[in-house]
Amino acid sequence: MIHLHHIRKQFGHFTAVDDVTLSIEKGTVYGLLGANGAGKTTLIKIMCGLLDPTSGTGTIFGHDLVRERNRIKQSIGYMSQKFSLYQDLTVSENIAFYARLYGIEKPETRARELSEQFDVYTFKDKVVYSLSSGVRQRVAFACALVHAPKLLFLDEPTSGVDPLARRKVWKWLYRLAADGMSIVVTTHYMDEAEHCDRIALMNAGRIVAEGTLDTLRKGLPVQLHSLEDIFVHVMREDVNR
Ligand SMILES: Nc1ncnc2c1ncn2[C@@H]1O[C@H](COP(=O)(O)OP(=O)(O)OP(=O)(O)O)[C@@H](O)[C@H]1O
Repeated sequence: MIHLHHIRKQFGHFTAVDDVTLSIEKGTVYGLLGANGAGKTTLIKIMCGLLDPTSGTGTIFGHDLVRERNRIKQSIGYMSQKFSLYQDLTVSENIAFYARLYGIEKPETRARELSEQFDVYTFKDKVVYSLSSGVRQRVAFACALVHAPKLLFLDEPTSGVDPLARRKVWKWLYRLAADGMSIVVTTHYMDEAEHCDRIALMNAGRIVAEGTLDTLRKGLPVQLHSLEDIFVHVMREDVNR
């Protein structure tokens, strides 16, 4: 479904994504894990067609990452770290706005459906800036899913929300995945990444380890159980290379 070959992104002389080659299969919940500045957001933005790679090639659903980005955009949803909501619009207006952008026939009906699905219907007439970050996050979720994408990119969907809200988000993600959606998610939380089908560990723009939690464990010369220990080990090895 996603195939990236030697993707590189430079900002001036700085390399934010460095020679990333990666394949993600359909139906996977795929975690990108890395420290601040590792290049996760840049990589997601390249996959979403929001940034051009400096070099390298890639396809999503068989479409070229750069030349066919408009075709790709119809099949993907993206929730950025900043949630990209219109602060002065209500919950319903935000969702309906995104529905119109995607040419959905009955935007208000779709807004109602999604606000019920993501437990924000009671806030439907509230302007977004008056809401808690947990509710805003759920509205952003609804907006990203307004056109029923086959592939969803989430950039730190749970940062700044409480543990209960985090758990709820992951419940939804599993449900969406069970219904056939593929999901690429960045997170800082090890416990969340542990629940992904596959995980890529990123450092300084590169993928330094990739696989299921089990294959990551087996790939190490030492016996480590938790993803946190694996992460620390892999990062140390990479720094000392
Ligand atoms: N437009 C830009 N111009 C210059 N440098 C940039 C730009 N966007 C990102 N960078 C740099 O590229 C590096 C990778 O940034 P990126 O946001 O992809 O990392 P990240 O892994 O998502 O980090 P975080 O977890 O903090 O969001 C950082 O050093 C960042 O400062």
